[in-house]
Amino acid sequence: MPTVNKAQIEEAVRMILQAIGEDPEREGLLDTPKRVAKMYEEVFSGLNQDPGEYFETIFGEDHEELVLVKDIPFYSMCEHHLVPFFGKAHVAYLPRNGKVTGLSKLARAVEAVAKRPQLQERITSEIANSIMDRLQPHGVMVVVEAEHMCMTMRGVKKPGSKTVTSAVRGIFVENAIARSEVLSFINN
Ligand SMILES: Nc1nc2c(ncn2[C@@H]2O[C@H](COP(=O)(O)OP(=O)(O)OP(=O)(O)O)[C@@H](O)[C@H]2O)c(=O)[nH]1
Ligand SMILES: [Zn+2]
Repeated sequence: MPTVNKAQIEEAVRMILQAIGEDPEREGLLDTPKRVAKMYEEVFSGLNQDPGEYFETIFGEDHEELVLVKDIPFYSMCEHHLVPFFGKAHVAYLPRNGKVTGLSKLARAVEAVAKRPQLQERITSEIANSIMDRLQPHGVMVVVEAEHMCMTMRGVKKPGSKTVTSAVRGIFVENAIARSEVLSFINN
């Protein structure tokens, strides 16, 4: 199912090109509105995806200990400036009642929430909430580290600066030892 109205994006991009004083009819720019529309369809494809749907794949595995998928690369679009921010997500959970999901599904959930106009904080909490809702684990911990192009190529211009956000749910909230175990694996 298409997530975006490509004809409308093409029209808008033509207008932006005109507004910056460019000629949308010059050869190099002729196909640009179409390319941008296709790109937006791709980078915003998460808008019609529910990250929780991936957690329908459940293995009744008797493992109630840590599962951590770390260094999941992602690209997203800052909702304030519509420029990229990108980095890595680390997703950990402690399964309960045999509700162990496929490892790739954790990465798919990251993709689904990243491919939207986003805030880093919201990416972090949406991943944690969808795992809590669907798998009802003992706890979830999500850590996201990212570089925001809106802080590096423009504005305050601080290339190399990184933003780290975390979302902590369930047992990880009260249990500092469980939290630090996850952090030590992430930083290893
Ligand atoms: N909390 C949060 N802020 C973000 C994120 N991405 C971008 N921002 C910030 O959003 C803010 C928008 O601030 P505004 O003052 O409305 O916009 P601006 O004039 O373009 O701000 P500057 O970037 O400071 O030039 C900036 O401080 C950005 O750094 C994010 O994922 N989370
Ligand atoms: Zn921004």
